Amino acid sequence: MSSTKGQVIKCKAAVAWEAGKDLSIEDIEVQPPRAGEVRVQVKYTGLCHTDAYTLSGSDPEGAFPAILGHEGAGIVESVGEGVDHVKEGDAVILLYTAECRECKFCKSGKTNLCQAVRATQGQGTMPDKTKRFSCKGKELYHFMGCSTFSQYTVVSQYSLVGINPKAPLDKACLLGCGVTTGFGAATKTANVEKGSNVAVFGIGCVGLAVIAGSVDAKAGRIIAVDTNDGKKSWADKFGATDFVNPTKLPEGKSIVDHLVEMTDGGLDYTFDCTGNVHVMRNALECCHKGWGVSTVIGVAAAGQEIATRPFQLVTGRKWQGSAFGGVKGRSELPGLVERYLQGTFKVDEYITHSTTLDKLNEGFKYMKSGDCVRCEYPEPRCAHTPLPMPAADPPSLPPPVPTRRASHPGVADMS
Ligand SMILES: NC(=O)C1=CN([C@@H]2O[C@H](COP(=O)(O)OP(=O)(O)OC[C@H]3O[C@@H](n4cnc5c(N)ncnc54)[C@H](OP(=O)(O)O)[C@@H]3O)[C@@H](O)[C@H]2O)C=CC1
Ligand SMILES: N[C@@H](CCC(=O)N[C@@H](CSC=O)C(=O)NCC(=O)O)C(=O)O
Ligand SMILES: [Zn+2]
Ligand SMILES: [Zn+2]
Repeated sequence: MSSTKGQVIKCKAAVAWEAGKDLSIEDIEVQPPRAGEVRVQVKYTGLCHTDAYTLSGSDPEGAFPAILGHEGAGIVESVGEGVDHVKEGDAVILLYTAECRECKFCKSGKTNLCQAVRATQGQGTMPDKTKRFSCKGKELYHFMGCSTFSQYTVVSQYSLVGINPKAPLDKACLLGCGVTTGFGAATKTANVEKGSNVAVFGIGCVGLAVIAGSVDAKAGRIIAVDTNDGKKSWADKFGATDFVNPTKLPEGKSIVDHLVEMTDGGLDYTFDCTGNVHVMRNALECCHKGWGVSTVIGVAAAGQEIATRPFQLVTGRKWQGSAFGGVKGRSELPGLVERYLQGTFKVDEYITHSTTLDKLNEGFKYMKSGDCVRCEYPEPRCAHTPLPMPAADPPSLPPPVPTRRASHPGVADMS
């Protein structure tokens, strides 16, 4: 039994007190897990564009004050009553797309969008509608069922998956969102076929993972589209065959016309990885008449809407979306971890920057300013920031855990 089991744990967390403001490093209290819940010591977290989106105030589900972060890996500290698929000491990845295996959605065989905890997750609470975090006497909202910007978090038993303990958690955490999302969008949601032509709009972590998935599916041509020429070398490294900067086309030529010309009538598969609704439209309209499929992955701000002429759909193009790459976390992530350990699935390659918990705000600044793409090693995932943090300080005062630092750039060390 862990020395902290059943006790309130005091630890450090990056608190988002209000939208549009920097995160604040605070001492917080984390309640023990209740029935069906698990308390996890977060070892590493990535910083995803979606965290910045919610922090900006654009997320209709954004609730403050909150602990953001949803791309984390750690070790189970304790489990609540009735939890039987993970135990204390297990290595886990947190899942913002839960998998209960019992709800209508899980049983449908048609979607990964488990609804067991989704409603309360969107309200920033645990499934019983209460919260487990507090700071300075105020309760803090949970985020995406994960809240990884804390040294300890509490999640539903459906919102985490045990993985091979041999997997380095500083890499495995990326499977909690960006890498899995892009890879799954290509290989599962779109089911890219051998020899098909693919265009990927937005070459960040998600877009690179779409390229990786398309390579895995043995696509023919993989065209990377990004407004930043610095992303070309990244696209090349991941297996893109072409790079197009839509801001540098001959005058009067649209990106849609250009891509349609390049591919003798249009793409078989396209992906939006920007969150820009105009890009989403272009991604649909450059699809091949009769069969092209465009997959929306990017998250657009509240109030934004997509538009096209219905004729685009009437003439056989399909528009669809993908959440977490269509991947069922508990069933499928362990397999991706094994592939990573066997060397047939890229993860390390996405990681370029690191930071510490107390400098987490810098990661957000990289994302917004684009500073990272001007670095010597352009950064596709500026915000994947390993954050070395001070050790947790449980009330029973066990010996302090030494502070440690991520051994490589790109993921936040939370321990
Ligand atoms: N559906 C899902 O399950 C998930 C969705 N997401 C969403 O996916 C999107 C991508 O995430 P992530 O990879 O982390 O984001 P990044 O910001 O790292 O990548 C987006 C890329 O798109 C580029 N870009 C911006 N505008 C354009 C444009 N008009 N045309 C082409 N490229 C453009 C950016 O360039 P520059 O560097 O110059 O800004 C950047 O390289 C986000 O909206 C995120 O919220 C993320 C995870 C899961
Ligand atoms: N709260 C947001 C939802 C934004 C969104 O679409 N989230 C993605 C994951 S983004 C990860 O980085 C997703 O999986 N959505 C499915 C879901 O069930 O939330 C909003 O309302 O805009
Ligand atoms: Zn994410
Ligand atoms: Zn379910």
